[in-house]
Amino acid sequence: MLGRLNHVAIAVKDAEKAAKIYGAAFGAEISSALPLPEHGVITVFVTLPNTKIEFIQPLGDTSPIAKFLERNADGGIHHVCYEVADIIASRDTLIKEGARVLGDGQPKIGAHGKPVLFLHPKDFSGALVEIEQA
Ligand SMILES: CC[C@H](C(=O)O)C(=O)SCCNC(=O)CCNC(=O)[C@H](O)C(C)(C)COP(=O)(O)OP(=O)(O)OC[C@H]1O[C@@H](n2cnc3c(N)ncnc32)[C@H](O)[C@@H]1OP(=O)(O)O
Ligand SMILES: [Co+2]
Repeated sequence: MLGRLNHVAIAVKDAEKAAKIYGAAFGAEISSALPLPEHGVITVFVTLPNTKIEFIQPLGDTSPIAKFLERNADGGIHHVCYEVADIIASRDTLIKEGARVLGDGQPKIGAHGKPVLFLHPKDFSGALVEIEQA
């Protein structure tokens, strides 16, 4: 089921500022900021040869990352995102295996214009997992 590691997300207070540090320190390629109101975040991507770093900052009053940032004021690794060939089949298998799919279980369109779902961190060794349709 698991495909490529699509991205590793780091939650921060200011995504553009955090990405600029990578640009300056590593000469990394940085995307423009992309507000995703339906997800309650602004994203800025740093492109690596084999994956991406996704800096996410809260957007709006009900951002799902607000409490994470209260707990981790300087920021922190927030989730990993794996690509899957068929997100519905993957979801149904994961549920059968006892994993909790967050939200209403219906994929939403993520930052790459592809359907995504999230799996509860408590079911995956304390790490929040996102799956994205390849
Ligand atoms: C889709 C657009 C974009 C993309 O890639 O395309 C994105 O990735 S957007 C990313 C932002 N969206 C999400 O993260 C959606 C899924 N996340 C959630 O629904 C929440 O963040 C949730 C439910 C995982 C946690 O919400 P919250 O922190 O408000 O809940 P609790 O405080 O009750 O936490 C419960 C429990 O989980 C632990 N926790 C929370 N966040 C994380 C995390 N990122 N990694 C690991 N563990 C996490 C938290 O510490 C609590 O543990 P406990 O032992 O009970 O204290
Ligand atoms: Co993500």
